[in-house]
Parts: sequence; C-alpha cells; structure tokens
Amino acid sequence: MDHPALSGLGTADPRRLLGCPAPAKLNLFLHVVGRRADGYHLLQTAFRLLDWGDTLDFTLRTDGEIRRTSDVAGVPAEHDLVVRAARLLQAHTGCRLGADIALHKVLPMGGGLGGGSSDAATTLIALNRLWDTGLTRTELQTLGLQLGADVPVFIFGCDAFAEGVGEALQPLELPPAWYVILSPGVSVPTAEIFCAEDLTRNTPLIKMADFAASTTRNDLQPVACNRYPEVKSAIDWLAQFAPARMTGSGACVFAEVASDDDAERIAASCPERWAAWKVRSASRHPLYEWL
Ligand SMILES: C[C@@](CO)(OP(=O)(O)O)[C@H](O)COP(=O)(O)OP(=O)(O)OC[C@H]1O[C@@H](n2ccc(N)nc2=O)[C@H](O)[C@@H]1O
Ligand SMILES: Nc1ncnc2c1ncn2[C@@H]1O[C@H](COP(=O)(O)OP(=O)(O)O)[C@@H](O)[C@H]1O
Repeated sequence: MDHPALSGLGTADPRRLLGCPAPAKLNLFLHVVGRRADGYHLLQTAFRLLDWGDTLDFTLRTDGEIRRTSDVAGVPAEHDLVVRAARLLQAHTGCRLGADIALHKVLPMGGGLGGGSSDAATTLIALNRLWDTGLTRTELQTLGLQLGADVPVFIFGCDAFAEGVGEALQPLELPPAWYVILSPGVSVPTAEIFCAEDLTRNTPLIKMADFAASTTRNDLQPVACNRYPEVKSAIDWLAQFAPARMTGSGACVFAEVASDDDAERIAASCPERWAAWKVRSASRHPLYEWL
C-alpha cells in the first residue's frame, strides 16, 4: 500500500478514517454485446485502475446520521453516491451508527473515469470497516451494484475483464503503463449515450485471452463523438502521439504512452481549452487489503 493518501490511515483514532483513496478507472475497450429486458446493456470491457483519484474522510457518528461535510459542485448531498452508499450499507446491515463524510473531488464528473462509482465503493469499504459491519468483498460488490454498474469493480479491487452489465469480473494481468488523459471540457451523460438509436448493440463476443487494444474498440465512442464534437477533436489531437480512445461513455479520452517523460511532454502541450493529466496505472485498489 504505497498510495500517498494512505499515510494517515490506520493510525490511532478508531473513530476516523482520513484520506481514503477513490481511484479512477479507464475502459481500455468497451463492446456492447446485447441488451437486457430492463434496458440495461450487456457489455464486455477491460477495467484498468489508475493511481489518481478523489479522497474521502470518514468520522464516526453515534446518532445514526449520514452527513456530507464538503461541497461538491452540482451534486446535492442527497443525490451524492457517497451518501447513498452509506445509507444503503446502513439499511442492509441494520447498523445504527452514522458518519460525517468529506469528499475531496479531483476527478472530472461525467468523464467516464468512474469517479462517482469509485467514491461510492470507497464509502462501502471504509464504512464496513469503521462500523465493523463485516460484509465480505463479494457481498459488498453485490450491494454496490445497486448504486451503479461501475461500482463493483472498485470493490473487486484489481484490473478486470468484465461482462454482464460490468459486474461479472475476472482479474486481468496487465503490465504497468503510463497514460495521458484529456478532458474535452464537456460532460457526457451515460444514459444519453446508451439510449442513442445509432448505438451498435451486437458486437460479437470475444474471449478474455484475445483482448488486445488493436482488435477492440469503444462502441460508445462514435455516438459520443457525433453528439459532442469536442470529444472527437480531443481524440484526433491525442492520436498524433499514440492510439487514442474514449473511456466509458466519455467525455475523457486517453492514450497509453511509453514513459513518464512522454506523458509529461504530451500533457504539457495540450491545447489550453482542455485539461490533461499524466497518470500511472495501479494494478491494485489502495484499500484492497481492507477486505
Ligand atoms: C459506461 C460505463 C463503462 O464502465 O462507465 P461510465 O462511462 O459511466 O464511467 C458503465 O457501464 C456505466 O456505469 P455507471 O456509470 O455505474 O452507470 P449506471 O449509473 O449504472 O447507469 C446509468 C445509465 O446508463 C445506462 N446503462 C448503464 C450501464 C449499462 N451496462 N447499460 C446501460 O444501459 C442506463 O440507462 C442507466 O440508467
Ligand atoms: N460522488 C460523486 N462524484 C461524482 N459524480 C457524482 C457523485 N455522486 C453522484 N454523482 C453524479 O453522477 C454523475 C456521473 O459521475 P461520474 O462517476 O463522475 O462519471 P462517469 O459515470 O461518466 O464516470 C455525475 O454527473 C453526478 O451527477
């Protein structure tokens, strides 16, 4: 556990868990392979965890209240996946304890980086520990799925090949890598992309062993590019340097690059109207050992 945000963790005060990381993910590819009767789409995707994300602080309350103590622009506390995750764990376990939760948002929202889902997963993992509710990894993954299709992978805790709606997970061994990630400054609603008439929904199934960047794609990308031209411009710009692709339902786009220096140089030359980051992979979730 070498994540810098973990330095304050596990220290003396049993009523507080400070600096709990909620890492981002990339979808290295995303194929839509079908649709369920309830409208949710069946996918095949590769989740890659990143060494970059939000952090959360949890302080125990004995009155059962769940309070978010920080402001998050555009997300009222009652809608926040963090608050919803805490209430879900309370309801599921009958726990009478509560928590003050401070969320320090770093990840762009609606970026396809899974920030809200990761915040929810970290909340489930941390409160399961703070409240001593004793749920297993598998039980927390099942609970997390009620909050969103992307929540289980962060509880699973390592890079994964995913099927179903993203909840059927197998560990994926990937070499360490550097990425440049661009945010084209638009927020793409996931539901809008999945509802689009022009979405390809019948990509043939692949085997996990056959996964390679060159033979896969992101089926959501053409739909997002048609509706949000800035996404296409960002992909075209990044593709000068390395094969570039959208993550999840967008709007962020990424490219794997050869080194820290390449990532630094490319990110630094990004047009001013967009944001760019150089990010390293993280094969394990920093809280993996907590379950
Ligand atoms: C596309 C992906 C790829 O990892 O990531 P993001 O781009 O959101 O990060 C996920 O499948 C998103 O997961 P998540 O963001 O948790 O989505 P949810 O809240 O469960 O669903 C939002 C909406 O998207 C649609 N949806 C989502 C997932 C799925 N497999 N099929 C769907 O049709 C549904 O209309 C749903 O109401
Ligand atoms: N803690 C949270 N962090 C980010 N977004 C949240 C959170 N709670 C609820 N949301 C809502 O979820 C939406 C999707 O957020 P996010 O997970 O960042 O994007 P994506 O699903 O594209 O990866 C946001 O636009 C926001 O309305």
